Amino acid sequence: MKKSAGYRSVSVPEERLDEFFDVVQWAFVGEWLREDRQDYVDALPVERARAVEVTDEHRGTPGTLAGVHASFGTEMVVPGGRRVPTAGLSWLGVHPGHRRRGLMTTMIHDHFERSLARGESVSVLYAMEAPIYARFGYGMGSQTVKAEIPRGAKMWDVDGADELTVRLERASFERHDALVAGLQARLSRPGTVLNAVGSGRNARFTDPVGNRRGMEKWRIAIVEDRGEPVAYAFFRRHARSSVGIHDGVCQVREHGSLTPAAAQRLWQTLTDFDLVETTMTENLATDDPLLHQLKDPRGVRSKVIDNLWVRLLDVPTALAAREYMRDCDVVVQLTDKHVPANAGTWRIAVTGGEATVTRTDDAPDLTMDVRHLSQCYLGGTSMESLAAAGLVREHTAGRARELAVAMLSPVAPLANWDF
Ligand SMILES: CC(=O)SCCNC(=O)CCNC(=O)[C@H](O)C(C)(C)COP(=O)(O)OP(=O)(O)OC[C@H]1O[C@@H](n2cnc3c(N)ncnc32)[C@H](O)[C@@H]1OP(=O)(O)O
Repeated sequence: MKKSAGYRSVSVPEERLDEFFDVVQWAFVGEWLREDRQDYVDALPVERARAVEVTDEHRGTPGTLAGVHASFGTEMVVPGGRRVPTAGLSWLGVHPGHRRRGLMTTMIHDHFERSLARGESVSVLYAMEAPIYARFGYGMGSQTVKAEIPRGAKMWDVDGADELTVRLERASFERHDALVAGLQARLSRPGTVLNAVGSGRNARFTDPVGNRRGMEKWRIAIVEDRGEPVAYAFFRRHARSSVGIHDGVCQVREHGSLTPAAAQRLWQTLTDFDLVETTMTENLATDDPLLHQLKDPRGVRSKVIDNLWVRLLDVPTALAAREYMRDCDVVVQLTDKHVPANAGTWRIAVTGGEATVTRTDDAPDLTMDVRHLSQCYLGGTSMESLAAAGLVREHTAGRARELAVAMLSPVAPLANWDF
C-alpha cells in the first residue's frame, strides 16, 4: 500500500466544521471550551477549509477526517510597496493516529494546486516547528524580535510625538475593523500580509477564553493626529504580584505605525501602564523604529526568531511582481521537487527596478533550490550570505552579490499579524 493511500482530499462545508475542529484539537494538543466555538469559526477562512478523509477501513473509519488545513486569501506587500496575491496557509494539522503517512505532504500539494489555480503566486505561513517546511520549498523570509521591555524605558525624543493623542478601548470587530484594515493597508514594510478578504477577516479580533491564561480581553491602542488614526496596537495585560510587589505584564500583538512620532507615542503608552512592569512584543521587525528609539537597547531582553516562511509558487510571476534595488542579469538554475513547473534554468534580468524572468539554455551563474530564492524574496536575506553558507552554488564569481544587491530590501521584512 502506498504511504498515503486510503485517503482523499475534500473540502469542508460548514456542517463538518466540528469534525475539522476535532482534528485541530488532537493535532495542536488542546481541549477547547464550548463557549469559544464561535471565536474559532470566526478565525477560520471557512470557504478555503480542506481536509483528508479516510476512504479505506485499514486506515480508520471511512468518512472520518484525518488531517486538515485552510488558507487565507490575501495580498502581501513586496519590496517596492507593491502587493502580490498570496495564500496564507494555516490550521494545518494531522490527527496523531494518522501521522507520518504522508498526509501533510498530500495537503501541501493540495494547497499549492488550489492556490496556483486562484492566481496566488506566493504561499506564506507561520511555522509551529521551524524544521518542517523547508522540504516543501518554504524559506525563512523574515524574522522577528521577541522583546521584553521594562516599564518606562527611556527613548530618544522624536519631534511631534507629544502632540499626538491616544485612545485605549476594548478591541471590537464592529468598531475597529475598518480602522485597523485601513491603517494596515498603508504600511509599506515588505512581508506585511494584509487583512484577509472573505471569511476569516475577523481572525485578528477573536479572543477565546481558553487562550487568555489570566490575561484581560484584547484591547486596542489607537494613536491619533488631530483625530486621524496614525498607529494601532492590540494589547492585553495580566496583573501579577510577588512578595507584595506588583509586576504585571502587557502583551502586544499586532501593531503598526505610519510615522516615527506615532511609533514613539504608541510604545510610550504600551510601556507605561500602572501595575505593569514588563511589556512583551511579538511582531517586531529586526529594525523596528522602537529598537532605534530606545536609549538602552541592552535593557530590553530579546531574542530573534523566524516570522514568515515564504514559498514562491509561480516563480516568474512572483519575481516580476516586486521591485529591485539595482539592475542585474543573472542565470539561475532552480530545483523544485514539489512544483516542477518552476524547475529549470531562468534568466533574471532587471532594468530600472523591473524584472523579466525567462527560460534560457545559457549556463547557470547560480544553482539553488526554490526555497533559497523564496527566502530572499522579501529582501531580508542576502543571496550572497546563502552562497557563503554553501546553500547556493556560485558558478560565476560575483553573481551571488549581483543578485543579492538587486533583491535586498532597505527595511527588514515582517508580517505584523499572526494568521
Ligand atoms: C502552517 C501551520 O499551520 S503550522 C502548524 C503545523 N501543525 C502542527 O505542528 C500540529 C502538530 N503536528 C501535526 O499535525 C503533524 O505532525 C504535521 C502536520 C506537522 C506533519 O504531518 P504528517 O502527516 O505526519 O507529515 P508527513 O507524513 O507528510 O511528513 C512529511 C515529511 O515531514 C517530516 N516531518 C513531519 N513532521 C515533522 C516535524 N514535526 N519535524 C520534522 N519533520 C517532520 C516527516 O518526517 C516527513 O519526512 P520525509 O519526507 O523525509 O519522510
